[in-house]
Amino acid sequence: MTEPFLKLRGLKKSYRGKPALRGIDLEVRPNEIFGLLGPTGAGKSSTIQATGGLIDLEAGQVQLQGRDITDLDPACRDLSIVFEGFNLLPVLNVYDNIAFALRSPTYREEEGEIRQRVQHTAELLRISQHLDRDVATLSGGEKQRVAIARALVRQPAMFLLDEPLSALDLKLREGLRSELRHIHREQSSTMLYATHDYHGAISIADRIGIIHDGRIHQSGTIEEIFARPANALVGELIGSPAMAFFDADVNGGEIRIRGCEQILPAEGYGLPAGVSGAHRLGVWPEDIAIVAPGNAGASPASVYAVDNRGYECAVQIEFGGGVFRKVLEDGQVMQQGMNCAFRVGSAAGFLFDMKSGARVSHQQEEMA
Ligand SMILES: Nc1ncnc2c1ncn2[C@@H]1O[C@H](COP(=O)(O)OP(=O)(O)OP(=O)(O)O)[C@@H](O)[C@H]1O
Repeated sequence: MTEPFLKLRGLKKSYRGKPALRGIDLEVRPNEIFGLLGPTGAGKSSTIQATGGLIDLEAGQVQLQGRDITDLDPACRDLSIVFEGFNLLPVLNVYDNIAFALRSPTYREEEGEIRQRVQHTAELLRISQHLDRDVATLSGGEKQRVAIARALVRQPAMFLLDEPLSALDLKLREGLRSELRHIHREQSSTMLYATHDYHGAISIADRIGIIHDGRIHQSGTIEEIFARPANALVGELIGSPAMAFFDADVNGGEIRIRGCEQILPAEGYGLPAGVSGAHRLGVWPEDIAIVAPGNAGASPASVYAVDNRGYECAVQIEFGGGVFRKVLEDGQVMQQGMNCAFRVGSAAGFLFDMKSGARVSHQQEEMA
């Protein structure tokens, strides 16, 4: 097992007595892009800032390449940070903004070397034609390229990116995301990439950490997380649409979904002996089939809303026990208000504890 490039252990931070980081544990491997995915207020920026040394921690340790850097000055950490708000210097033109990091007391380089590195980085980010422009005259997308160039030019040990693309429109975001991946491949750099954008995270990251309320709930490849979500919250935060949840009762080898006619065999759920009673059943929408009303073994439902996105169509399905969202299969057409039925794939889904949300199913294989 390779040693982690960045290791965060038990990071704790409160602002005015309110905990923002409650013990962040995270490992980023060498040369990977690690996506830190979580909703607003989850603690993404605080994690990035703690790693970069921009905030004081109450507890925990930051290790970079096996070295404890927790108390090291930010300028000595060999990390580059890209923020959402660009952080460009308005009085300098594009060239000098990019060169700025190389002229600091810590990284003072020869002007010839600076020119070569600025020009190479500008080419990588396709901003060579803007080098003599005032940054105030640039568009948002161009500004973000300059901000990324400024971080890249230093060739640090690692990049920390805090929502670097969220101020851009969809097309620019997609373009810059693939350029970041290209740069990452070319320079074999290690990146910690914080975002609230699920699609953005899975399209750029090699592995993902799900953060919520100051804790990392699960880390792994997106496939690993889908295959075994650690808890119900993870199911709520990933997927498109996210996991569908049902109130379910486990009894005598059967799982009964409240408000549904379908009964699922508990076999295949890997439940420890003695598990019974009320649980949350979480099912990825891809494992739920929408069928015609009256279909044998399916539960009656109706189409509450239709969201036609052109390339796909998502529907919100309402039934006696609640609602869930799902992208329709190719060729399937549904209208708002229509009656339908649905069937959960047998042995598809996960059972979660009602109170803690922890996954109680699929335990046996993990103990084996
Ligand atoms: N300087 C601060 N003063 C007071 N509270 C803060 C400060 N910085 C962050 N917080 C609070 O700490 C919690 C975590 O904030 P943080 O910015 O790390 O989350 P985030 O996941 O990056 O959110 P966002 O996606 O909205 O930027 C939030 O509740 C936030 O309001």
